[in-house]
Amino acid sequence: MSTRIPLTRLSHAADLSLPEHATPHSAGVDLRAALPEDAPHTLEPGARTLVPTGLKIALPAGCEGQVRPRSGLAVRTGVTVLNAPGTIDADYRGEVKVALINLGQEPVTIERGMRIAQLVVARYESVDWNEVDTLEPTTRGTGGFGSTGTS
Ligand SMILES: O=c1ccn([C@H]2C[C@H](O)[C@@H](COP(=O)(O)OP(=O)(O)OP(=O)(O)O)O2)c(=O)[nH]1
Ligand SMILES: [Mg+2]
Repeated sequence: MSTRIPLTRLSHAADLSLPEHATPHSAGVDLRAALPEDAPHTLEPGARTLVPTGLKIALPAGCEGQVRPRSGLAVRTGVTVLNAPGTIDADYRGEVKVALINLGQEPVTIERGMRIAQLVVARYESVDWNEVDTLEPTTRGTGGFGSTGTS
């Protein structure tokens, strides 16, 4: 039960393996850095960068791609996705890129082929607005931001 998604690989990703589900029920597929072999990128603490994946995809209408951090990389190094979750629109035909930031205290080197993030494809609802005078009441009402207590 999977969705076939058209993909093209740019020349700088030609020898990189395609993103795959690491286990049968992994939600995401890992995205690899398509940086030049001889030009790894060192992220100093607090620095951010946009990393190419060398991939272009055509998601079906009604789907989006979510670019999410990898927990292992985040916990080990402090490198995470700056705009998490990044949004890949179904009508985007450019290269998928990953905005990374180093929230750790040590420099981290991003090398070609490194798995830097994961892409989750999800369905979304298109919306249009129905402006009304009053909204249907609910038990929660206007309570939020901790209104139900902390334990
Ligand atoms: O992590 C990301 C986020 C976005 N994109 C690409 C695909 C997406 O469809 C497009 C626009 O993203 P978004 O809407 O988040 O950016 P924006 O700043 O609102 O740009 P735009 O005005 O082009 O929508 O950029 C990526 O490759 N990686
Ligand atoms: Mg936008």
